[in-house]
Amino acid sequence: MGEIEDTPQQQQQQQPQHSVSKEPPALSTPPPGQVSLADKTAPVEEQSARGTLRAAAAPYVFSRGAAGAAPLAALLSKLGDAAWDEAAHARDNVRITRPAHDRWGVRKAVLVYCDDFLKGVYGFPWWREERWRAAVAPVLRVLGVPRERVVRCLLASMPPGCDIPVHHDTGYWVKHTHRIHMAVHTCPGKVRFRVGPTADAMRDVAFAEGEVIELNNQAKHAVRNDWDRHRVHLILDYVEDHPVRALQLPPGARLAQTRRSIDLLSAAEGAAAAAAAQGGATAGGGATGPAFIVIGAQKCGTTSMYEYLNQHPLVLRSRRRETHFFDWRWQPQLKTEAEQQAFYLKFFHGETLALHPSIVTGESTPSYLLHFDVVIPRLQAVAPHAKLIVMLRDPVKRAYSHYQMTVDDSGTAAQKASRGCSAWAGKTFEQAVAAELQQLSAASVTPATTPEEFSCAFLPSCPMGHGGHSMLARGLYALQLRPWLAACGDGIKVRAMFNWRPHQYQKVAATSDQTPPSPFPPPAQEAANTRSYAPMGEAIRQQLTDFYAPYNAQLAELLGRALPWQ
Ligand SMILES: Nc1ncnc2c1ncn2[C@@H]1O[C@H](COP(=O)(O)OS(=O)(=O)O)[C@@H](OP(=O)(O)O)[C@H]1O
Repeated sequence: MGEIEDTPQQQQQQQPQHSVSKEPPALSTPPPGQVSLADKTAPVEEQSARGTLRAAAAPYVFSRGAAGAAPLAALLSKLGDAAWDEAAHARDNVRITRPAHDRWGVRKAVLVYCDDFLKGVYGFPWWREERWRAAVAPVLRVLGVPRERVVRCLLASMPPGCDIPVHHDTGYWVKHTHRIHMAVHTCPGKVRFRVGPTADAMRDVAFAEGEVIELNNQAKHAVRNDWDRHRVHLILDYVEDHPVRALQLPPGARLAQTRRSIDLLSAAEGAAAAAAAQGGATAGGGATGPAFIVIGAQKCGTTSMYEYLNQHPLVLRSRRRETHFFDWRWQPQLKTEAEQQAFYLKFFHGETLALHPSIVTGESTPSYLLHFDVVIPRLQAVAPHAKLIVMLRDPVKRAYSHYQMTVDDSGTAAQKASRGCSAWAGKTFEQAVAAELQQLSAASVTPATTPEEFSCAFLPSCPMGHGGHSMLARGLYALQLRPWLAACGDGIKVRAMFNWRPHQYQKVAATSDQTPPSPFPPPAQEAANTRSYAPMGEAIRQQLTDFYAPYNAQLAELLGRALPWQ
């Protein structure tokens, strides 16, 4: 039910804001009209603060016409308590959990429900029954909406004394749906439904029984039932032209739910059992494998990318951020791909993922990009469906950041070892650069070098197992990207890091079928894994800029676009 979609945390913070006045509240009657989805792109309060709220959006509730409550009232009366009985739903319909409903004692009878990201629209068995079809049909007629566009439909019975605090609905679905209420049993004046742009500016709205009312559920609203009977509303959401994947649930079907996802448990249970039998894996790199892998480049914001993606409600973090499975944790003693895969999938929460196929996972190992020669064939064999994400940054800045990481003396011995802290100890940046220029020259690495030559002449000298090497080589992006692009084509997404905003990360990930369908601005947007250090000297900056110039030109050609750092 839309009016109680907020998180428990939000609800705790919200205090009921009803006055104790004995005067009956002045009721405003919803004018005829309908809510434009253009007025639902963001919470109304936010639109108002930004000055983008259209005057026509007020008063946030409109009458779509009268359908009459009699058919639904008659059906509910016939069913009596069975309409709301959870056991009856579990047996004859489908039982669904709505944590806020349950906490407040709001009873519900669900006919259609979708997950928060509109990935699946579940038609409940009662939705297909003639008696329910007939009872809901007048409402759909008034709306002029076919059944196929309904993504949520339920009856909510609010007990006397129930108080739903001020909130607006949240989730991807909200901005893509029209929210309809029709009172079946109510008592204007005793049931107070308040709506407004902010908590302080809400007005009491009259919901007459049988009147089909559209609510902009991005506006603030609150309900209190001071009547001595249950208030019963039909609550329905429909899409205009958003594609929906309809799934018909059989009676007694069981759902696996998280706050933002819904999956069919019986199907998921089979996958979970298979995953458990294989030690957390599903054959063929299926649902429990990573949907995305950030493969590099080191020091290019890969940690931020991983963290932002993990904030998406449909992403579950891996057990370890940098698995390093495809470079130095590869298990040569395991002879089959299935065995390697089973080992790899232990880095992820396989059984949880199998139970919730809507949820995806991923990892971030920034050294994969560099070690393309060993990593590509392994990755293609074990995780062929993963979307690969490459972050790039001005290679001059990347090199300096890399150097600063290795000379940073903070952290545990193990952390220092994995950063490669001994690599350039005692050397200035200039000396470390000079040493690697010599190493590259000895390996005959030039702008004309091919990836194959690079992998034969240079990469074998790079120790896997720590990050303290290839300070300049890791910035030869085109050399590393070419084999990845040749092997993975569209499966790879390259993002240059330059003045990007964190929410753009989500757009990158959203290109995969498996990853979440919509950009989801991560709540925490600060950069991860940052370090403060003195600016680079001008002479070495110029030297490195000149060194990278021909390699950058190759990268721009490869990507078909100008580089943001040039
Ligand atoms: N959002 C955002 N905007 C700008 N810069 C950012 C952002 N997120 C991470 N960073 C910078 O990226 C550097 C860390 O990169 P990685 O996380 O890939 O490093 S690592 O390879 O995992 O060690 C590190 O660079 P330095 O601070 O120069 O070392 C971070 O500051």
